[in-house]
Amino acid sequence: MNDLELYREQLAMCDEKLMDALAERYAIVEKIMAYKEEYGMPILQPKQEEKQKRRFEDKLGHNTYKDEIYDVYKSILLNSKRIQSRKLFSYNIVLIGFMGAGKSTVSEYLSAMFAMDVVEMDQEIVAREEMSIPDIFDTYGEEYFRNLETKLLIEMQERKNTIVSCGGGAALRAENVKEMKKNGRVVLLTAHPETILERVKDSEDRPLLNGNKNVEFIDNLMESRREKYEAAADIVVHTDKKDINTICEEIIQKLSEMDEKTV
Ligand SMILES: Nc1ncnc2c1ncn2[C@@H]1O[C@H](COP(=O)(O)OP(=O)(O)OP(=O)(O)O)[C@@H](O)[C@H]1O
Ligand SMILES: O=C(O)C1=C[C@@H](O)[C@@H](O)[C@H](O)C1
Ligand SMILES: [Mg+2]
Repeated sequence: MNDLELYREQLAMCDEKLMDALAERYAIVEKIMAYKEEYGMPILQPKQEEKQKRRFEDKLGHNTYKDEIYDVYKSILLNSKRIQSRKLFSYNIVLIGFMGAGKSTVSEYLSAMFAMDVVEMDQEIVAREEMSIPDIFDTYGEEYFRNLETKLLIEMQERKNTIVSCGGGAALRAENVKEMKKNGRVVLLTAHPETILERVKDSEDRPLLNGNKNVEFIDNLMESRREKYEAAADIVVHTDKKDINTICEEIIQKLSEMDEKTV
């Protein structure tokens, strides 16, 4: 065997070691999940993730291939998250609720924690139509917009393990709710009108609230929608005075309880 053949053989052996180490690593990830479940521990532990990363960085030190190794490490972590989320959620998570209830915030956080795809329905419709939502309403009417929502929700059935962040009015149409539930669990986020006002008061992005930024208006609109939101929901999570990690943990726990009941 010449030197080149020898190096190639060594390289192949390195790849095998990597393969074995990764398989071992991912099996440990599954064990950690099972342990947390058995002892009723929180699934989300962002501080632990940070600790693990710091430990890796310290160990990496000034390694010649620091950047390249770190790049691979990030991809390993991403895939760990995918393993967890596929195990936890074999369905789409469909977030509904009033403007400012936190649908986009929750989507972003869950997506970062579990490497899940997010579909922001409003954004997707705006991109496809190349028009803002108020312009779609003005030009074609609300019925046309609701039909686009229904079509998009039907498309979501080709996916799983995706977070669907709905427009504030999407769950008001019975047909939409039917489509959401075909392969999704519907999570209703709620907050008191005072909390909503506090969260949205500095933004001009919500046409329905512009010129109506007061508790009375929000309360009335919320009340008029409450029954439909609640009827659509598989689980309800109240978000007042809770931080994003607490809210997401509650969502995960309630979804898991639902799984236990349906087995
Ligand atoms: N739990 C929370 N605590 C404090 N602030 C929050 C919380 N959840 C969301 N917010 C803040 O409230 C604002 C509205 O949240 P977000 O955009 O996620 O709501 P939304 O339900 O997606 O609203 P919309 O229906 O208009 O899209 C944001 O500025 C966000 O940072
Ligand atoms: O609450 C609503 O009815 C709406 C909320 C937004 O997300 C948009 O989907 C649209 O402006 C309608
Ligand atoms: Mg949003």
